[in-house]
Amino acid sequence: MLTMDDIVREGNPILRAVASEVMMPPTQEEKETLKKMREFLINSQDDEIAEKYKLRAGIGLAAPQIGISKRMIAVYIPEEDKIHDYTLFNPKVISHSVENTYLEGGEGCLSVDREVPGYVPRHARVKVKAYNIDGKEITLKLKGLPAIAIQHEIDHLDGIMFYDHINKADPFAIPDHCATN
Ligand SMILES: O=C(O)C[C@@H](Cc1ccccc1)[C@H](O)SCc1ccccc1
Ligand code: NI
Repeated sequence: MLTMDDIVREGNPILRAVASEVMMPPTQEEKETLKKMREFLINSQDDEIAEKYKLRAGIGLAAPQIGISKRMIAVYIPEEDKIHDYTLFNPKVISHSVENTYLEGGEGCLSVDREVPGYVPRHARVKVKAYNIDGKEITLKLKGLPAIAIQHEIDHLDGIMFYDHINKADPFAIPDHCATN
């Protein structure tokens, strides 16, 4: 199983590289890696396992974060009515809302061992094309936390960290095109 020892931390150049497309169909090894990334997220959200193995809770993970510069991500977000459970190859935002959003508490990252305060502007809604674990092309329409998470993970595939998006002059300035609550 993956633990925090497998998570690459900021400063490692792999987090600033553009990851390589995965040839379809994926190899058995690539499928296994994606399954391990999903398992890490599920484990990190289980209080007993997370405590036992000192895992930081995560709802998303990108392959560069475990030292693999390939375009592979996992997102696992349990909600009331459904679990957003995505293991994807070559994810790409193909369209998005004009409206933006952000998390009031800002964002964190398993690869960043420090707090970086400030609002991270994200598209409120995204349409994502990707390949599922069997290499089948799929399209996802996401909003809310799943939309934010998938944008955070796709950024990792392009060497972008969440704090790159924070307004340096005024970290808590409300981003443009955000709906008023
Ligand atoms: O480092 C990662 O990529 C995992 C991030 C993903 C993420 C960060 C901010 C917003 C959305 C996704 C974190 O592990 S997830 C930690 C977390 C848990 C619950 C809600 C928000 C963030
Ligand atoms: Ni991250």
